Amino acid sequence: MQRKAALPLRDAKSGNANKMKALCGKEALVKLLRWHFGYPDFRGKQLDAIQAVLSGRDCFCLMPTGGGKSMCYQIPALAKTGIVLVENQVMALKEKGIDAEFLSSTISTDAKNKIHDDLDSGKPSTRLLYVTPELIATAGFMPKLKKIYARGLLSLIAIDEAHCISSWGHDFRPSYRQLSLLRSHLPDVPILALTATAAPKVQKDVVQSLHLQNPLILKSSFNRPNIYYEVRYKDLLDDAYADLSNTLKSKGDVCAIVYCLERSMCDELSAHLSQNGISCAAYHAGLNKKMRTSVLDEWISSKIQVVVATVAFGKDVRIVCHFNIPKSMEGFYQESGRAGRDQLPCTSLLYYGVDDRKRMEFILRNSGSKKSQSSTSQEESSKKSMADFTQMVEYCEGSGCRRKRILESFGEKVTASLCEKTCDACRHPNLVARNLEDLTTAIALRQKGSSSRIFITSSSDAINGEQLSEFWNRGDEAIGSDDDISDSDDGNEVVNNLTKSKLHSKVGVNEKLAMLERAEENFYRNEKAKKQSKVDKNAISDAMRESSRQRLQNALKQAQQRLDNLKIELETSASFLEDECYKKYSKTGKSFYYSQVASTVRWLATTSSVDMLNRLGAMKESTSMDAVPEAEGRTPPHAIDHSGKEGTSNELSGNAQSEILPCGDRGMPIESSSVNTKLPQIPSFYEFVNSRKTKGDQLDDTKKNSSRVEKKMRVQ
Ligand SMILES: Nc1ncnc2c1ncn2[C@@H]1O[C@H](COP(=O)(O)OP(=O)(O)OP(=O)(O)O)[C@@H](O)[C@H]1O
Ligand SMILES: [Mg+2]
Repeated sequence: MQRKAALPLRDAKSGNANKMKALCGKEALVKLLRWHFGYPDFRGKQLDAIQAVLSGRDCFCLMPTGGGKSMCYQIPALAKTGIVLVENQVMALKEKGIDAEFLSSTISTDAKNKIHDDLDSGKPSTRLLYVTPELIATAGFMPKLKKIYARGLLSLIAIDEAHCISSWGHDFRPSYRQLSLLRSHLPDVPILALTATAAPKVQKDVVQSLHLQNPLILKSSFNRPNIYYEVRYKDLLDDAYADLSNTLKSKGDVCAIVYCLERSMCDELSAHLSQNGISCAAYHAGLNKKMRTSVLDEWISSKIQVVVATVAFGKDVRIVCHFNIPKSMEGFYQESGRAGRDQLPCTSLLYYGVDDRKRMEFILRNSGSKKSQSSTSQEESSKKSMADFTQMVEYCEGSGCRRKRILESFGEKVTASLCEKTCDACRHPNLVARNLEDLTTAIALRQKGSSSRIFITSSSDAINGEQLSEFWNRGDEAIGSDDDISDSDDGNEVVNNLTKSKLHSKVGVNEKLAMLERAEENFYRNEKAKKQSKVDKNAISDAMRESSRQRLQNALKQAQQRLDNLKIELETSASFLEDECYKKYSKTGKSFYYSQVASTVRWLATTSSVDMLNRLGAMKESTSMDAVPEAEGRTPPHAIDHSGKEGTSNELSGNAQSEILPCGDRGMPIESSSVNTKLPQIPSFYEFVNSRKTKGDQLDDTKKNSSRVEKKMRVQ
């Protein structure tokens, strides 16, 4: 790009007062803005900040995201000789032909030497020197800075993202603490502190930590009028992934960022969006440098439309989506503020899920346990992060104006009319109210389910003689690979609780079964929610099949011991049984497959050797078997009709096609090789419980409510 010759610089030091006045005058400064940046005029408090620092005064400048904070130090660097030292961005300036250099550990040695030579030259051409706070702290840098200062060549120190210096801020970086040395080493160089998010406490902390002297405090409203704020509720959506891809598609190929909590979620979500024809890529610390640069370049050149990131990310976008609830309002404001920095209309969309909330609470409760911190400060930081997060939860679970809630969290007084229906709560109050009502019901049901969660022992334990389903011993089941599931994963938690604790023996069997059934429904609901968050939603992975085979083999082993060492080949039988489940349910999805595996395991725990041999006997004939005429007259030991009702064949034969197992004279099974039997239909636990429950047990109210709300949620 053709380098622009700089405007003739006037040197304020040598000039007299009027010259100084002319230099700081609005006219001269607007001329610089137009000449170098092509903008017609200054925005908000930019001019006040520039004039303050040009007159040598410290300034604390609070401006919304995208407000134009960088201009507040770029113009001064052009208005007078000397170097402006900046903590923080360089490329954009170089493209404008402005001599900006970035000194940090990441640049090459000769680039570093080139900058140092220029700085040592006595007449440096560099106007803006970007450094990192870490560099300030290195031994070799401060003496260099003092030399430049001694020659009167240091005109301003600008600290961008100044909130990072405060441990009260959402983004505290200890390295920023070094910046408090600057004032003592460089006493009369004006300091400009800039931030987009600083709660009153943070502002005070920044002014004190940087030792600002009688600073000019400039506060613009945090309001971002061009951002439309919206919250959607994952617990009320059938498929949040599909919802997001439809939304992105409906907006046309606009540039978007989607923030996620975890890298794995970034990868999955980006894969899902790509499968739905949206050009997107994941961007997180798990990618190598080359990958990250190429994603960045492709995104900046709009070759890809959407980036799914875990961290704050580059240029102007039209939509910023938080697919997981952020941990603080400040972080949310910063990241959503990435949208529409060109002041044009844009959207901030947050997908709120109860699971995400629990996961974040779990993380924040345990994040304070950093070794380095003393127990009190651990306590304090964890309390503070929980308080910050509560604000975020209130933003999602509250029905009031989203914009008002954001601005008030930064201590800004706001009238509700300010929003002018540019948030979902103001534009669609009834819809938001209804969503919140359904969400409350859904949460209550889940809590009911979890508080009366059945704590059962392992399958071998009995309750009043009733063999309990082995179904719930899924804690040992690798549901998906380990790293997909964070420790606090709700679904796992449900199962682990279920398998770990004991059921109160005084509760009657029927109530227990009802509670088991509710817990199963909850588990499935959790399973379903988890399933939503898996890209290949229903696929049954080989790992999953292997673990099912293992599980069946264990169950076969236990059955063999129980049936005084029945002669069966464990391995082949396990694969055979697993294959049955897979063939039967691989299309319908993981949960049914699991349920069939569990039913088979249950069956193994209770079946007789006759049934076992019949069923396994089919293994040899499994391909050549065809339907076999029913054996007359024998009452089979165990007949189950398709509807899962139990009872002897007489009871059932009237109203349902029942499976009769053919038996020889002594009630022993006719040799399986001579008789082809169809496999007995094993009811799922749910059917099993239901078949018992239809004997006059009243379904529990919550069950009725839950199916009502479930139906309603499905309708939504
Ligand atoms: N006076 C102005 N007139 C028009 N556009 C401007 C003006 N000042 C800055 N901008 C543009 O506004 C956009 C945001 O500017 P800048 O990056 O400085 O914002 P910021 O306050 O640093 O935002 P953030 O808090 O997100 O870092 C940039 O594209 C910048 O070029
Ligand atoms: Mg900025």
